[in-house]
Amino acid sequence: MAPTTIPKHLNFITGNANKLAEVSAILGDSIELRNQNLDLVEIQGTVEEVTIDKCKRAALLIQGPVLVEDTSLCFKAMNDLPGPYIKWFMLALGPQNLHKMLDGFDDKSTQAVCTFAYCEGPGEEPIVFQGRTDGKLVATRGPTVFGWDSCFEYEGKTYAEMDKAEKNKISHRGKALDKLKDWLAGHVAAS
Ligand SMILES: O=c1nc[nH]c2c1ncn2[C@H]1C[C@H](O)[C@@H](COP(=O)(O)OP(=O)(O)OP(=O)(O)O)O1
Ligand SMILES: [Mg+2]
Repeated sequence: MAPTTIPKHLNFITGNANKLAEVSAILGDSIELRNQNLDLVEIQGTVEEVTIDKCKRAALLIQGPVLVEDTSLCFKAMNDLPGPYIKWFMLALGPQNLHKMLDGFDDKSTQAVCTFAYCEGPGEEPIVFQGRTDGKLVATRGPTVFGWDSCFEYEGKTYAEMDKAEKNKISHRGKALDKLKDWLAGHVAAS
């Protein structure tokens, strides 16, 4: 069920400073953004299951409204793995070696998926906002500042080769936040 009260601010629970910077830039002054860094257990499952579970855990810990986000990188040749487990592959391989995961495959098609979940508090059902961007996995090009940005190519450029505004316009995160912004706008108007 949709929440009945309008969120005056969003409490974005993340330990990832790069995510926070992008979310802050994309939301701009549409709503006040706050941040808390909680070490949340991430279960196994689909990206939606992982994000919803993360959201419920965060709401329980905070005892209030929370926004969380989980990012997946899905290789078509691997039937969408690593998906939500990309973090562990990134940690193990680094941006220099990530592309080697698809060395044995001709199809380098890769989808970046960003899934936000907002929940009003403990016991409330999270609402999900998802964005997907299609690209391909390539050998690292550009600065290795943020995760697999240098390994994900979209229309000839890796995310790392784009400036921030350019990435945010077409990114999985930008698309997911467009839906969140629409929801916030509709929500305010309807109240
Ligand atoms: O736009 C992105 N461009 C490049 N890399 C990215 C992006 N977005 C997330 N990433 C990386 C971070 C982590 O290695 C994995 C997602 O894992 P994920 O659990 O969602 O992130 P996290 O644990 O760093 O932060 P959080 O505290 O919000 O869970 O992909
Ligand atoms: Mg995480």
